Amino acid sequence: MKVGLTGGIASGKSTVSKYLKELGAVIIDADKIAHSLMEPKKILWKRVVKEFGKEILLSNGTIDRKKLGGIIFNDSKAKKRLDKTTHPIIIAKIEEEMERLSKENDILIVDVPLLIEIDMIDFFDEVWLVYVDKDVQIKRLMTRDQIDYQKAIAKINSQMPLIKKKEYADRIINNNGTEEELKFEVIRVWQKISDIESEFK
Ligand SMILES: CC(C)(COP(=O)(O)OP(=O)(O)OC[C@H]1O[C@@H](n2cnc3c(N)ncnc32)[C@H](O)[C@@H]1O)[C@@H](O)C(=O)NCCC(=O)NCCS
Ligand SMILES: Nc1ncnc2c1ncn2[C@@H]1O[C@H](COP(=O)(O)OP(=O)(O)OP(=O)(O)O)[C@@H](O)[C@H]1O
Repeated sequence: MKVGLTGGIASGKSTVSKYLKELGAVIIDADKIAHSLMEPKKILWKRVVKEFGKEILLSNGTIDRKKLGGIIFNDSKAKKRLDKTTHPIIIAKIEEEMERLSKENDILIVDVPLLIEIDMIDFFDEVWLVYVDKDVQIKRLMTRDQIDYQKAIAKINSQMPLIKKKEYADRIINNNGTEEELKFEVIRVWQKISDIESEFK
């Protein structure tokens, strides 16, 4: 079974992935794929530098993520340029990883923050949405990234509203509560799909 795990920024995808990993799940992390492809001289590094110029590089040649984030989260045209430059390659890499890992794993979890925005729904048997209310999302994002309200809102508003993502989800993991409650919810869902999977074996 291929599960697409998504949500909004700071909704709790990585925390859910952490709990799933503790339960033995195999996870593909789109953010990690994007990060590695954007290392110096890698394919996305070359494309992004070509698109945005060397001024988005730090002195050590790595991409200044803070600066690039500052550009795209405040300018939707720049975000479209970055997405056009990066998403086809990221999607191809995710597909490659899914192909490789689905051979030896009955259940595969793919954590894709922009799963719905980049139209990957049909890649999966189920789409799981990690949902939080907007005020909770803002608070957690501000705390985690140590940014102010304006910056947090800009990042959140650059994505499809979480409430709208609910329409596309097969399962909704509500993360408005404590991490403990989230952990129990993850265990419950994992148990459910493991039972489904073993029925079809
Ligand atoms: C904009 C960048 C430089 C910010 O880097 P930073 O280290 O601050 O954040 P990080 O990469 O860990 O992403 C954190 C979260 O930001 C959100 N986010 C990332 N990229 C985007 C984007 N293009 N549009 C909207 N939200 C995004 C996601 O919720 C992600 O989980 C970086 O996110 C990036 O290179 N994004 C382009 C690649 C991409 O689209 N990744 C998402 C793949 S689904
Ligand atoms: N139920 C919870 N209670 C309190 N804090 C939480 C809860 N769930 C997650 N957090 C915290 O909120 C922040 C965002 O969670 P996390 O990083 O898992 O979100 P994410 O969806 O992976 O974010 P991103 O889109 O940036 O990758 C983290 O600091 C995390 O520790």
